[in-house]
Amino acid sequence: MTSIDIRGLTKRYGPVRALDDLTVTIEPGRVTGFLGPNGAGKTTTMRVVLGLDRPTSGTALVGGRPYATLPDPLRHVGALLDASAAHPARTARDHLLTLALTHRIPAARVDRLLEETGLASAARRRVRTFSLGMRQRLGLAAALLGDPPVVLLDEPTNGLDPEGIVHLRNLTRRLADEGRTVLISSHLMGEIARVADHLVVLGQGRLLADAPLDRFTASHASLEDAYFALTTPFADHAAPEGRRP
Ligand SMILES: Nc1ncnc2c1ncn2[C@@H]1O[C@H](COP(=O)(O)OP(=O)(O)OP(=O)(O)O)[C@@H](O)[C@H]1O
Repeated sequence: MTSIDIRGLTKRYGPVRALDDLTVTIEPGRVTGFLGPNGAGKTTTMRVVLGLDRPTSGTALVGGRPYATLPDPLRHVGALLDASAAHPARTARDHLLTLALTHRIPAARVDRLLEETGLASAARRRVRTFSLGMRQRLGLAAALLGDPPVVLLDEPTNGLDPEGIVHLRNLTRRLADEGRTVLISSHLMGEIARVADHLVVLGQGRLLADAPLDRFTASHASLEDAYFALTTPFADHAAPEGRRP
């Protein structure tokens, strides 16, 4: 069982404090919804966990280790961060095969994931011809390639059609039920209310909530209501540090 342990994480971009002493553990065996207004620091958190950004201070560990020290990273952490990460001139299948080769993952698994993500008939098309939703599906296939115990999905529903959204919902449930750690950021409250067991909410780089979904929504009519009650004071993503709540 692999958790993500974030301790005292601060990330500054010049004058912007994207993360401000964030401490939280993302536990295995459940879907954790990652919420917060635009600019709250969700993507930055995921980027630091993946070693794509260096923290100003603090640590982010996966299974007790920094991501950069993991021997076969795709087998430990799968991530869908940026739907345009695949090379546009490559076919979808070649993109996945290239990733698979680096980790000795058989081509049969590439084909299975193309099938599972609904891309089998587009597998030999170049990524530049893909719609946003198709790119998201490809990103999802890439994230799952190494059968990782930890999955990070940054706004994975963007561009997905209704069938894709249902597939993603069932997939995240299954991954969590298998004991994996699933962190999914989204602005779609209805979707998070359906898939998440637990919520982590950020506002201006700080932890606002870390609670089971049912406890978070307990005294509110809906997740959306509970979310607004908590985050409205933090929704001014352009506020200079001196004017922060
Ligand atoms: N490379 C960068 N250079 C400068 N500032 C950055 C950079 N990346 C992020 N930021 C800033 O850090 C803050 C947090 O951004 P981040 O993308 O992590 O937020 P987010 O919660 O993912 O937002 P969204 O919901 O809009 O995707 C924002 O103020 C953003 O402008």
